[in-house]
Amino acid sequence: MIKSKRQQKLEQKQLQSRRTKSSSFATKTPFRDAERNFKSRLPPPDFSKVIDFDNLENCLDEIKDKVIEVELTADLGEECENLFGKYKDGACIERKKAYLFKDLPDAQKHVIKRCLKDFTKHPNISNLDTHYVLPKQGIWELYEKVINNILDENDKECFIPLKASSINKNNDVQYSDDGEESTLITGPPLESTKSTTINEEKSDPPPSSTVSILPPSQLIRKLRWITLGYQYHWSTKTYHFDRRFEFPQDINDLTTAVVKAIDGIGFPDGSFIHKYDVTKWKPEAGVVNYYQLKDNLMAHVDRSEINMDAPLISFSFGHSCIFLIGGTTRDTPPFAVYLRSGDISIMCGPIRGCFHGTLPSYLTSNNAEDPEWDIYGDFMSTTRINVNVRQVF
Ligand SMILES: O=C(O)CCC(=O)C(=O)O
Ligand SMILES: [Fe+2]
Repeated sequence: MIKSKRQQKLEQKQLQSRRTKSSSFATKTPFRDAERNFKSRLPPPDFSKVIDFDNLENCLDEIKDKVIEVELTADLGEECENLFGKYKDGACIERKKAYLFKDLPDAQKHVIKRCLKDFTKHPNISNLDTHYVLPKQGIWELYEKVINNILDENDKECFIPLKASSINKNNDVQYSDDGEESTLITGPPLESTKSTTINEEKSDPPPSSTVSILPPSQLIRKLRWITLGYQYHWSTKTYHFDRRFEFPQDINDLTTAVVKAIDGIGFPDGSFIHKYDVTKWKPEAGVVNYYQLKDNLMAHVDRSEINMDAPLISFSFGHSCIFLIGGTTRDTPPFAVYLRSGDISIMCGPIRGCFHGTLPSYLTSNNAEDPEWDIYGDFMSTTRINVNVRQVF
């Protein structure tokens, strides 16, 4: 049978489309399916199986059956009074379970302020540093001056120059400056990372020549992460062992209290008991993630640390998210959990090496009225902050 050119073209197109479909089927995993569900706009995501610690009694039985309530070994309020608040009658039970500084908004505000105002300053490195020459006072203080009308965005002081040089025209790094959602993808480290790359010189990523000059009020919304302690080299997924800044004492105290509180917790049948001697705990590196409403963090495992026995401790502030936590491959269907402001997630034991990621949850955060808090509250009304802390050695 002789086929017309048009027919041949159509058949080729159909074949191509079948090939694409089958190759995307090859990358289809239960983890990807879950990500797709929560990213979907039409049809809307199915939230029916999300574990909601604020509303556990109304969760499906199959969800409730997967959750074990554990008693913490220490009371966080007693361990770290300035951040978890003073011990109050009745509050003890709350803090001895998995629900932590929920009713202590001042403690949350303290950490949020630190993340926005202090940790965004040099020497800590942020995603913006790759592309912009950030001001000494830090991007947040400049933004505050604009919002408080101390500075006009046309003022010279508000001009944040680009780092891009003409040498680099064809060597763009991935950076979204189009106001759309951005995805930070972290994955397994390169092979034999631990032994070979400790002392290697690690070059900084080149600035992009396509990002635009932006006023502080827009640039602050592009802030995606900063690193604390040992700075992280994202492209090799290893630490800069020669670039280490002092780790903030308050975050150190917060995590130390958590490490103490979780020592000895585990499954009632004894099949897993978490043990980590608090005197060995050294918070050496941290990532502060700043998520705008549609941002997500794709499935990854954090395995850049030489010490994988120490827990990874992670705090959520502001907007809630869906946290997916699966197994050691993407083939394990993940659990989905709401993380709300004040929640602490801990990855320890067998979970430390598991795939996880975050997706927007479309739940709002609650912001108390407080004039001192205005600018922060406004920013946090579209933001989620995550502070995660690791021991490297
Ligand atoms: O945002 C979160 O809760 C998780 C962040 C995370 O997994 C990471 O930075 O490695
Ligand atoms: Fe992670």
